[in-house]
Amino acid sequence: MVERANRPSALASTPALAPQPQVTFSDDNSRVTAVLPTGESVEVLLYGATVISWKSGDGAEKLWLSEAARLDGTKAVRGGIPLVFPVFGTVPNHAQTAKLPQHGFARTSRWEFLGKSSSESAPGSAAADLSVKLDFGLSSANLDPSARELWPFEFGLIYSVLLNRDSLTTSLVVTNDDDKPFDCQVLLHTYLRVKDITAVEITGLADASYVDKVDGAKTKTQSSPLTITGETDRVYSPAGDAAVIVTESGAEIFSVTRDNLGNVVVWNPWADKAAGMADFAPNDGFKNMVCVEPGSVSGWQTLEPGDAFEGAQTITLYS
Ligand SMILES: O=P(O)(O)OC[C@H]1O[C@@H](O)[C@H](O)[C@@H](O)[C@@H]1O
Repeated sequence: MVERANRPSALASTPALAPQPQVTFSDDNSRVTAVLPTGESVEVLLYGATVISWKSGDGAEKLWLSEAARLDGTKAVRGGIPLVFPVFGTVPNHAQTAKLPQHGFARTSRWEFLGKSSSESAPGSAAADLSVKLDFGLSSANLDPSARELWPFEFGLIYSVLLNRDSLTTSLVVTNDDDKPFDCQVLLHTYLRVKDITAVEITGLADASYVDKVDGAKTKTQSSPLTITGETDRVYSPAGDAAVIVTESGAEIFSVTRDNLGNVVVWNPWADKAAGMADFAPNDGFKNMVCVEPGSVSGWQTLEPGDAFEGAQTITLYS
């Protein structure tokens, strides 16, 4: 019998494998966090499937979150990326959604975490190529009965949050699981963090028509890059799907691209409105944020039984 120890060992002659770079991940039943090996991270609250943090590899936060935001599930989160569904604002003359609270119930419902997938299993993947996708679900079956009463349709929502080294993509799929059609609107209410709102310019909306909600809902046309110098609340309907670029002090900081979402809302409450919101802190926090919100809100998506609607945004960072 040949002694095992005397055999040439295949293992001994194989060079040690370099450890595979890994995505770090945690799920504490109220929020899900994922960190790429290069340091980029995303944090999603199950309440509203609200993205509450997105950091670049150097640890810099890219989203604005109010210091007074409630994260305990008692109020929609002020900051991050709340999800607006099935109504944008309130639409009292639209019978199906008239009873719903402002911006609907998706942002105030507890979502289910469906799972994660990452590119780390691909053979030979380098740390720099890694990405992670987190999936969340909400359906009429797990909706709070009070919300169900206000909008009595069978539906399914899948929300996916994809973190790459230099971008964040969030996409929503709505399905009609009912035997009758329903109307809906969706919006990704993204609070982008800036250093100084007075140094911000937003391009990519040139010639777009918009409804100016702070000027009697008049319809206007954007003639030059948008600067924010006071309360701003506009619903843009750009003709094409050009990226919206946010620059600060002349440097591009964010590019926001849309997939199948025809509107962009730009919102900044400015001093007085911010002071009037109990969950907006600090009071001068409006200087450090601008909401650029891709959505489908100027009309209705009417979904027939079995139909689905999908829309997405990708926010890319400039290095
Ligand atoms: O205070 P809420 O419900 O989060 O809404 C914030 C803002 O959301 C924006 O999308 C709307 O255009 C604004 O009119 C609204 O004020």
